[in-house]
Amino acid sequence: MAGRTLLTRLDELCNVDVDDADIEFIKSLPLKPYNQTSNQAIITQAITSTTNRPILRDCIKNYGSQGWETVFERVSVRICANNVPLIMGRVLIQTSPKHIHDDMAIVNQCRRFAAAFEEAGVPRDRFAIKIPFTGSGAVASRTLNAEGIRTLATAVFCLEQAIAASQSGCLLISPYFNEIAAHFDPALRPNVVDTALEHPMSPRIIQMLEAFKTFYTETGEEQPIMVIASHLSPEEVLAMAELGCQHVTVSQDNYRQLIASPDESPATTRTKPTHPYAGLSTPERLQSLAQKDPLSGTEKNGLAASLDTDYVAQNGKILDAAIERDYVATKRMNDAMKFFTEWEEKAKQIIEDGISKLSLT
Ligand SMILES: O=C(CO)[C@@H](O)[C@H](O)[C@H](O)[C@H](O)COP(=O)(O)O
Repeated sequence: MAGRTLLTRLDELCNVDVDDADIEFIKSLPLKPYNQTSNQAIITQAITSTTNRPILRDCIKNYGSQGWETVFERVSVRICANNVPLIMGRVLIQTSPKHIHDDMAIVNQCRRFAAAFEEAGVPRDRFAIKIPFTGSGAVASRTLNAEGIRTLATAVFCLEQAIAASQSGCLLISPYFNEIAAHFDPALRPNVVDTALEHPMSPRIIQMLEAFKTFYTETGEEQPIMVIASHLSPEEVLAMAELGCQHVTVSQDNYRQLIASPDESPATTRTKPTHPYAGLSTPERLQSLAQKDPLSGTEKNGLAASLDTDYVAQNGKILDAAIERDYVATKRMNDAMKFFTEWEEKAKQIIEDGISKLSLT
């Protein structure tokens, strides 16, 4: 069929989210994304765009006296609130990497985000908050989801984090398919031909999906919806559908490549799942991945996670210990938090410069 692109194909297989907050980019897309995800890097880039300059100026004027963090929170909410009419589901913003080991600081920041969304006229079913998933992140998520502020478990690298996301009632979950460092260092990019079968993160994704399927079947309770992030190519994005994910979040760069690539494969024989787990079954050719963990070194059996352990217990200590035992999860979490801290520092500088200029006028 003329005009079919890889994005057309992806849209037939998965709910497609946008991992960007740039309103002009979202408006330019040939489809209406489902959710809009973001993080400190995405928001800081958005606040420096010409379109959002008036929002930044306004927030500095109204909240500058309360310090840069209040301005950053308010500006993030305003930028995402403007995207609500352009998407079908929820806009998402992320809590500060500073708070990852302080559950009450996470809860308080989320409550401030929720109040700001309410003021901006965004109802609770049109936003969610992304929480880096440490033990404290899981404890905070349990409190927040119980009070109706829905959360997404982000920076997820191991099965124990996924089990804890289910146990704390998260609405969504974002495992990173690649580590952040791989975006900057080509040597860290997996060199595979068959992404779904050979990528070293695929087994962990299959194990997370199967855990959610088991929980859903046994309890009938909704499980966190997979919104995998951090892909290095359109092929990786498309592989999420084969792994069995109902959603995927796609960066600007991957959207551009999906749109520019004609779909030359035979027509799709599947449709997107109407429920994330009810009809889920791992394709036969991927079933062996449930028993493998190429990311785990000799120091840890990567298949040691237990569906019966309460990882949120002891104020999140059980989950933190599981992450610490897993070299890959620990390194990737640390790298991700360093990356978000650097972007948050950039935002702080921009906002503090704006506050100083305003006090001079
Ligand atoms: O976790 C989510 C979506 O929920 C993403 O926003 C996630 O933070 C990003 O995809 C990763 O940090 C990677 O960012 P990038 O290097 O692909 O821009």
